[in-house]
Amino acid sequence: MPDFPDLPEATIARLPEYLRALHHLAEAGHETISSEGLAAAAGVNSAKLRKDLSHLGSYGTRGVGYDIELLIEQIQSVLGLTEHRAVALVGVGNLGHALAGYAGFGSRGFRIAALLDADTRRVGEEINGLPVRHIDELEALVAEHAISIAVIATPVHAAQQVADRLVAAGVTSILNFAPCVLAVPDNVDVRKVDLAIELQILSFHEHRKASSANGRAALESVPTVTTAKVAAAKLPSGKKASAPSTIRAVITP
Ligand SMILES: NC(=O)c1ccc[n+]([C@@H]2O[C@H](COP(=O)([O-])OP(=O)(O)OC[C@H]3O[C@@H](n4cnc5c(N)ncnc54)[C@H](O)[C@@H]3O)[C@@H](O)[C@H]2O)c1
Repeated sequence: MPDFPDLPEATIARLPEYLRALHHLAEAGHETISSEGLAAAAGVNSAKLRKDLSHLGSYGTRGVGYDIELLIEQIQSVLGLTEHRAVALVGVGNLGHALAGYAGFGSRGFRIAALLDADTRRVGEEINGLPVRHIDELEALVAEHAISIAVIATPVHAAQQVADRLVAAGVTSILNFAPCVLAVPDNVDVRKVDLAIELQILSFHEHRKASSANGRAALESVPTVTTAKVAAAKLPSGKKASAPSTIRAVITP
């Protein structure tokens, strides 16, 4: 494998899905997996999966498939998950509490090393054994734990100012839960999580399903004309039946 493969963004986004599926397969006692099996477990198409893994120099063995442990190591290495990364969480309100209390980060390569909040009433509260510290300690904690990734779960009005402080302290990756766009220097990566946007996308799909169902219902209200009837409906002069009947006949299974 090249030292650091130049991967398309879409491939990077799918690697964690493959990793999760591979961990499940390993836990279930599997040692190898075909590309079709892994694609199905990760919920992607197998040609796409083979292409993605070929960027890592992983082609599997014909008739055997991919060695699961080896592939886990390769993906973890590319994603930089071979060491537990220290993460700071800023804003320990409703959402921050839930994130801080989530036990699943550890097994996925992350350790929450600092919990920070501006509200002095929250300072000192322990979540999973880690005390909430005042935001004024941000710079010291980032340096102490070599934190390069931070999560922002503050209200929108505080998010940019928190991001600026994080960046000045040396943080270079931010996961932003506040529903706003952050301005950051080019060397800083920001990913945004907005459940409302995800719901709006699902709303679009619901809207589309409803309108195609309405479309079908409207077509079904047109008197049924089968292909045979269309053929029979040819006018004696040889002219074809009217367009609506023809269309209906085409879509009738
Ligand atoms: N991405 C999503 O899907 C999603 C879902 C729910 C909420 N949110 C967003 O997440 C954020 C948090 O939501 P919540 O319901 O937990 O709010 P919350 O009010 O319960 O918590 C916000 C916390 O941030 C702290 N805070 C405020 N200013 C700060 C600052 N300058 N520095 C450090 N801490 C500061 C507050 O003291 C509070 O504890 C909001 O922006 C909300 O819109 C996003």
